[in-house]
Amino acid sequence: MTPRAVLVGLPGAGKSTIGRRLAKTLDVEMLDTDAAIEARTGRSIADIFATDGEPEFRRIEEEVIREALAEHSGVLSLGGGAVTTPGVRDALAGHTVVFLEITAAEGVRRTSGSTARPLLAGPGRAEKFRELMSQRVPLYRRLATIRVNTNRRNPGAVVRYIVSRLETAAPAGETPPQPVAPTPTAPPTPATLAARQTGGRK
Ligand SMILES: Nc1ncnc2c1ncn2[C@@H]1O[C@H](COP(=O)(O)OP(=O)(O)OP(=O)(O)O)[C@@H](O)[C@H]1O
Ligand SMILES: O=C(O)C1=C[C@@H](O)[C@@H](O)[C@H](O)C1
Ligand SMILES: [Mg+2]
Repeated sequence: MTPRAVLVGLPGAGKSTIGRRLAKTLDVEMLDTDAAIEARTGRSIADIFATDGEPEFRRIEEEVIREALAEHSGVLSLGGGAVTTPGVRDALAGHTVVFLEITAAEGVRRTSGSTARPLLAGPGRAEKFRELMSQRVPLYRRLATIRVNTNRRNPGAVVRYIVSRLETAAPAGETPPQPVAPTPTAPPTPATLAARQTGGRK
């Protein structure tokens, strides 16, 4: 079993919102690994960060993601920083990974109402967001098989775009069809000319 789509992106990009709506449209289950971590540990993410530290959070997160990639067949939405763990990046190979793109300004705006994001807590949120962006955007881009700009699309439009791309994209694990390049018409070499004249006999 493999997820139909794995959503990645910065905090506020819409992984939870789009994940729920995409799952509903595709009529499949949605699994948010942040919620799965809280359910498994019986603790909030903020508490795990504060008490045990980020490395321990990333360890649990990788475990939960590896299991979900093997067992979940619906839509999977990952925590914003999951891709910083090399083991998570390895585990994502061959999956349909959707990168929800967002600008810093819109990301800061969308995350302003919540205090539940430890890495954006406290003053200087815009600066912290830009820092996360510069570290992570190259990783999201490298992993993505589908990219969607969510800045000027409402959630419904984001979901419609992803569904249309899922219909045309190659199944996870297969190389997408490459555009057919015109066959180059190189001038014949002396050897081919000779072969033509002799009908291929030497
Ligand atoms: N395409 C969109 N257009 C406008 N607002 C959006 C869009 N997608 C999500 N939002 C809003 O942005 C906020 C953050 O969205 P959401 O919680 O889904 O992000 P997230 O990627 O799951 O964040 P986190 O990484 O912190 O879990 C919510 O208030 C949501 O309604
Ligand atoms: O951006 C991050 O590193 C995080 C994002 C959230 O989804 C949670 O996974 C956690 O707060 C860490
Ligand atoms: Mg979320």
